[in-house]
Amino acid sequence: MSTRPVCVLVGAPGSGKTTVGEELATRLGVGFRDTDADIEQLAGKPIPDIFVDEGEEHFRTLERAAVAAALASHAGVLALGGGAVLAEENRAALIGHTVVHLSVELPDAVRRVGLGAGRPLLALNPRATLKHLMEQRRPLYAEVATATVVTDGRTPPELAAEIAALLKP
Ligand SMILES: Nc1ncnc2c1ncn2[C@@H]1O[C@H](COP(=O)(O)OP(=O)(O)O)[C@@H](O)[C@H]1O
Ligand SMILES: O=C(O)C1=C[C@@H](OP(=O)(O)O)[C@@H](O)[C@H](O)C1
Ligand SMILES: [Mg+2]
Repeated sequence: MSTRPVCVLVGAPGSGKTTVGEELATRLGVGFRDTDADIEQLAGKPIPDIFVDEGEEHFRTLERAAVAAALASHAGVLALGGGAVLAEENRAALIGHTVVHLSVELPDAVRRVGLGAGRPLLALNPRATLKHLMEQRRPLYAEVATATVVTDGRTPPELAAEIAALLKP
């Protein structure tokens, strides 16, 4: 029997995939998984260290493998990294899944990620980099999403409740 996540969360860094995902999983009484945590466990080091030691391309290779493995084996809530949608392979793998795009505009995203700690792509200039990433990725999040939830000005518990209602058959 095949297993699939009840919900996959995509969105920009700071959209709340990890935070809202944990909240949603608790609310639904299911497990939570985050491909970033899977990658760190497999690599045996934090994401910033992977970027420094092996580079972004290597991180993306690990990410493609982590996304495929989690989609095939995790039955709960799954959060992806913000850049997972860049790979055509990942976008194709998401077809047929329940994919919720947590949308966020620049002011809230910037406030939430602060100086970008733990997010190597944002290490230099968080606001300008986020602006660019969000413009580049907006169509990709829209392409894979089966639903979009606006997160600006809303709390993680409110968002988890809204997504739980969306998931009801
Ligand atoms: N809806 C929200 N309102 C306010 N702060 C939030 C919200 N969602 C997440 N945060 C905070 O923003 C930061 C980034 O959240 P995180 O879940 O790591 O985002 P992502 O996984 O999408 O990058 C965390 O400090 C988190 O507590
Ligand atoms: O946007 C990106 O390319 C990335 C986002 C991060 O995840 P979050 O979106 O959970 O911050 C993490 O996967 C890595 O730092 C790269
Ligand atoms: Mg995250």
